Amino acid sequence: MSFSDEPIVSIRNANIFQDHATVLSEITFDIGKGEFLYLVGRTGSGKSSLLKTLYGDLPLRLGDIKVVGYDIRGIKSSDVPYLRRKIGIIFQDFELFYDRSVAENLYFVMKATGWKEKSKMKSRLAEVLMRVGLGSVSSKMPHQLSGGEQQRVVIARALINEPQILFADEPTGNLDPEVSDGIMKLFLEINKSGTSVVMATHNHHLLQKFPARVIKCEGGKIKDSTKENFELTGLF
Ligand SMILES: Nc1ncnc2c1ncn2[C@@H]1O[C@H](COP(=O)(O)OP(=O)(O)OP(=O)(O)O)[C@@H](O)[C@H]1O
Repeated sequence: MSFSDEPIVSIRNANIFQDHATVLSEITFDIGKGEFLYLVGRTGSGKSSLLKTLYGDLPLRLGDIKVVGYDIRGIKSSDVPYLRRKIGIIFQDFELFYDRSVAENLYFVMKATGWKEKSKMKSRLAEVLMRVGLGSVSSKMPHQLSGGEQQRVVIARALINEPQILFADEPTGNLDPEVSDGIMKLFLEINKSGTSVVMATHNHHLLQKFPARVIKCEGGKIKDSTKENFELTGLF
């Protein structure tokens, strides 16, 4: 696959903090348009902190990060919603509203991101549910769906505004292997159509079955599988 010259994420000498502790220091790498990337490393190595910094949930104090054209260092809190409209975020624990139907969950995000016309919202709802392989679930409550189906709803929600990049933090963490494979294939399909995907995972099996670029967080630094001296052993 060829990527355009302009990266969708560029990270230069960035330090990632939690409170006053440095979690990752002096990290530098790019993510190309349409690229698929795994983020791996042991528990506490900084994967979530890095993702949170990329989507504007943790402040960046040192170094430079650009995500879909936004400078993350010093980004105004009033600009964060605009950044979030260009990206999609997916967590392990589904974070759906369990007292609202699937449609209401998705409409909630549409309204919050400026959608107004009922007919357009309705057709977008059908479109994204179809996209994630869910047909007639819009009137169901989340608890009426399996874990894999709920995760598909979350992915549909992340796709509503046609994001340029998806950040997924352990999206298969709570799912059994077969269902995980299905979710992974969905991410690959979405990626094939041009959306970049960054997936933090502990799932070694996925890396072996669906190989892609790997960024490993270790000892406060990152290692990149596209660079030299990268070992695929001891990743987790
Ligand atoms: N909200 C927080 N406040 C303070 N420190 C935190 C917070 N969240 C995480 N940390 C610390 O930051 C470091 C990196 O944690 P992080 O959650 O980024 O790791 P991770 O690689 O995503 O781990 P896991 O695989 O368990 O999700 C750890 O030392 C952790 O204890």
